[in-house]
Amino acid sequence: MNNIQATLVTGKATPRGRFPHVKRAGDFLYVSGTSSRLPDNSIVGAEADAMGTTRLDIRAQTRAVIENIRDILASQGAGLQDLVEVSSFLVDMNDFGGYNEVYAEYFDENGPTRTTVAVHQLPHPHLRIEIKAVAYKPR
Ligand SMILES: O=C(O)C/C=C/C(=O)C(=O)O
Repeated sequence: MNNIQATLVTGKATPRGRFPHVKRAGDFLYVSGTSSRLPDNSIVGAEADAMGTTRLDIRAQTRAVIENIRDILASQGAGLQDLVEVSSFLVDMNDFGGYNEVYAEYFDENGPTRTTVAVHQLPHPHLRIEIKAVAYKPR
């Protein structure tokens, strides 16, 4: 059996390009960059008021991103406990505190290695965070 397998996960937001949510390569699972976007393309942690003023919430977005990754891993019989590496992309390091606070609800020093960087933009103006991840989950 081919030990490399790409999966589009039913029930998760459709990727905005031609790539899978997750790809198994041997014992490892590679999760594509994931945002807080929902299947209806709304974004958790992004609200606009009647005046069109947008409120972006890094805590809500971080939680939704991690839970989206959890769901993607679950489709492969894996979980957040199987993550070995996380790469986080913020658009503003002023969000680092809120992001870190929510991150610590899910992971500690026994969790995945982590790298956090700030980037100029993410693929939607309402996104404050995106995370890509690698898990180790032998079949
Ligand atoms: O899918 C999203 O909402 C955000 C992530 C997008 C990418 O990383 C990408 O399109 O490559």
